[in-house]
Amino acid sequence: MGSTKLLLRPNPLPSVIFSPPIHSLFAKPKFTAPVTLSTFSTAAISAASGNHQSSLPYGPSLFKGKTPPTLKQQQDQQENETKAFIDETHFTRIFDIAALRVPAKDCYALESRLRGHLLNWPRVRNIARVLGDEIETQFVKLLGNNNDGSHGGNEDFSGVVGDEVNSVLFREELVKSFDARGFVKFRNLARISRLRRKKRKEKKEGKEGNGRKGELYVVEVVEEERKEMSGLLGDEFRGGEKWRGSTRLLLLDEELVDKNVEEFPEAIKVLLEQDTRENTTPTLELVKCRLTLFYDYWLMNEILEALLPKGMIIPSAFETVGHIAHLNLREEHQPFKYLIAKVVLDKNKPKIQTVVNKIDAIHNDYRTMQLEVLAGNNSLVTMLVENGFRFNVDLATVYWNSKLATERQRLLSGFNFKDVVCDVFAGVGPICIPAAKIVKRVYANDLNPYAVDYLERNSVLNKLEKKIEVFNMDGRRFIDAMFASQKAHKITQVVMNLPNDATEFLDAFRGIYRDRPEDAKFTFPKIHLYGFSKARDPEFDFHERIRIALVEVAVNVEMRRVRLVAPGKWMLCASFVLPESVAFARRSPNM
Ligand SMILES: C[S@@+](CC[C@H](N)C(=O)[O-])C[C@H]1O[C@@H](n2cnc3c(N)ncnc32)[C@H](O)[C@@H]1O
Repeated sequence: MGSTKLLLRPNPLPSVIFSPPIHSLFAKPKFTAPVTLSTFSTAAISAASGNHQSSLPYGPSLFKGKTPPTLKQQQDQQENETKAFIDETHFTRIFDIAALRVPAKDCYALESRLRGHLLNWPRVRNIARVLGDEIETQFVKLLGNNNDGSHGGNEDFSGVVGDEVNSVLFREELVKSFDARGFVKFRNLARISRLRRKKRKEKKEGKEGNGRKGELYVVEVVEEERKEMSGLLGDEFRGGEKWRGSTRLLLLDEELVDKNVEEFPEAIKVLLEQDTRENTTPTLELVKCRLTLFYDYWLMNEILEALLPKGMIIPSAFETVGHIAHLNLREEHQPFKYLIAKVVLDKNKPKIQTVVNKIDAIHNDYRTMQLEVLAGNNSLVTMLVENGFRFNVDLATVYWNSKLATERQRLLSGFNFKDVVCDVFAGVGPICIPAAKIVKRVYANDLNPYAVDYLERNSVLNKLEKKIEVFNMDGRRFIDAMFASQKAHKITQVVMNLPNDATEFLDAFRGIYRDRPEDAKFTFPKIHLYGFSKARDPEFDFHERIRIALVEVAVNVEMRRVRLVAPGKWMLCASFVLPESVAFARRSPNM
């Protein structure tokens, strides 16, 4: 892992710059100077400083917004450092936005009224809460001013001096209305205000990450500016007291941040005018906010797009087997494999705990994959649920393919309670265990001793061990042994799921009943054989191979395409009843 030297920074090319100074709505903009990531080239910076941001589509993007100033310094220092992890702070983006502060009780009604003019960014609620927006009704009275403009000074309250409230008492009252998650009163203020031991330890070790683990974004009020509104609505506007009570912020369309109120959509202007007309103390207020999006906000593909070189295909899909994400990375991804895996892990926790990549095509007999662990814990032993059945698997030693779940369902739907099933290549039991729930009896076999071990465990795990008899032998010997025994006349279904080679095992059925007395009872089982074909007519090709293997001219075969496993390569399932002539055939001397 350590050999890969990578500068784990977001892709510098289409780079970051913040919008022009907010000159109209907000009197004293704090973030007027463009801030760029230090990794950006000079050319990229100058390109970005023009209309670059405006060319990006509406909504959040890692190529928009600005990075926190402190981060820029850190980046400068770390310019030539290489790291083997992703620095989450590099994905923090700050956006200046405008918001309308509204009474809490009206926020939902106003949200639907102004919906088209609100921020409407994915995963960001249009209604935001900030510290101090919740004020208890009784406290509003103490503040001496409420919605109807009346003064409600409370002489009994010792902190009130006339209409004013002592600032210490104000803070105390305020703090009581918050807790870490919501806005209920603190039960035990002292306990909550103390740093948790784990947090304290992290702080001591200086590894707070972006300091907001698990948080997608935060909204803060930066500045309140009412002059602009007076320009629009007359000098008398908001000359009086500020409205008191619980409030919420309605985040406005990002396009409105640098606009004069006069340029605002009619719907907002009408609302503001109406508010001024109807209330002595206006209840709506325009404020400037800072919306900070953290690493946890961005989706997997957004992070990867920013990290990987421009034009590279973003690996967005992976298979899951229990807690394991299984990537199939292309050659071009190899230098970035740890990065990609880390992002996959981060973005799919806690369900995914391990990220692996297939090193090589499957070559061995047991059909196990050579996997390398790229991120997370090293355990390849996992538990998964398929169609209501539980399976323990160890991807290091046994075969498993979740993509076949639907096919297995289809196959099982053809079985009934009278059936006796032989699963020649059973693996850890994804076919034979659910089959055991439906049919009379199951004989399950696999050559791989580890698979057989898990098969037995899984039978017990699903409480079906009494209906399954497990064998550990070569498939051909297993077929021989089954049909030579007394079990033979009861077997109605045979499953052969070893697509690469199963056809070559068909000769094992030739002459299985040749030594039986003529008056014996015979059942000719239905065989479900899986195979691959790259031919232009895969059905014809597979049919021909079956015919050759059985040495039989005409076989009535139901053929199905299961899935395309690679471009031009089909997995097929052929189902046919074992022909009588094959079962009674004389065996060739070399068998
Ligand atoms: C493609 S996997 C299918 C397993 C299972 N049916 C499933 O759907 O997950 C094929 C299985 O056949 C087993 N196998 C390979 N060669 C075999 C042989 N000669 N005799 C018996 N089993 C064999 C492998 O160990 C593997 O578990």
